[in-house]
Amino acid sequence: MTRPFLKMNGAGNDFVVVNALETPFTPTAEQARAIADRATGQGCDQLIAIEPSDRADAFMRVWNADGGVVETCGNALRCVGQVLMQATGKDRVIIDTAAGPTVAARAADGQVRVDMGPPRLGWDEIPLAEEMDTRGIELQVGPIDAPLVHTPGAVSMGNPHVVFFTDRLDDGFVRATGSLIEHHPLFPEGVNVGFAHVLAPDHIRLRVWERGAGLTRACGTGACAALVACARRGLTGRSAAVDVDGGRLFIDWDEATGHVLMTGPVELERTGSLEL
Ligand SMILES: N[C@@H](CCC[C@H](N)C(=O)O)C(=O)O
Repeated sequence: MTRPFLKMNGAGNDFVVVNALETPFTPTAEQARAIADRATGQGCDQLIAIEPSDRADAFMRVWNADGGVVETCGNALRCVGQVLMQATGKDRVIIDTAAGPTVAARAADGQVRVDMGPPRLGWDEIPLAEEMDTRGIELQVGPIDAPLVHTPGAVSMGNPHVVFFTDRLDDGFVRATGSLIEHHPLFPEGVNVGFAHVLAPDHIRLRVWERGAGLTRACGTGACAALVACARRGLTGRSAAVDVDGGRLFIDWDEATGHVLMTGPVELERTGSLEL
């Protein structure tokens, strides 16, 4: 069977997006992995299906590159928002996910803003395997008496994140530490691992080792988690530009609503079709 797809990216985090509003799209984990494979498939960080929903404009399903189904994806929400707004002519659409409904709206300069809802900050909401203060959890990497990074913040944006505050952002360190922490027993559902270097109270440089996808050029939920983790530690205010490898995201943790708003670019790279 052949399925048309859109190849899109949000700040360099790239997706194969399949419209499943009319015809169901139910790849196995193996098929999802094959599609995501950069050597032999279309190649992407996440595979995305746009499905019908009773309570929203659509439901967005997310497969990581390793074939696992996960709760949500911030950058893909902007891409799907753009697709739905273009198709319907609306300026604002509701996209349901396994993490709950989100609202995507048009923003300045062709960008898209997504209301990611409130961060979940309880230890059991991340989830962690044991009770800890999520502003700085008991975790360190490196020698016990001279850790390279330690006491990261933990935040759920519907998916689990841990954020180290560090200026060590080189490829080798991010890959080695990210892959080590992704499956640490403290995180029963695995974790996305962020490395945040605070450049100013309104400016963060971020790299993210994603659960199930490895080092990506951007992680939208990771950028939201980084701002929340930094703000909770007094390292930034509640708004910041977050520079990722593939561009810049603007994150606001709105004081009145407690919701996290993410604004950033969306790009359609090409169209194609999948053989399933
Ligand atoms: N790229 C994403 C997050 C995708 C899912 C993540 N790897 C997970 O397993 O939770 C984003 O932009 O948020």
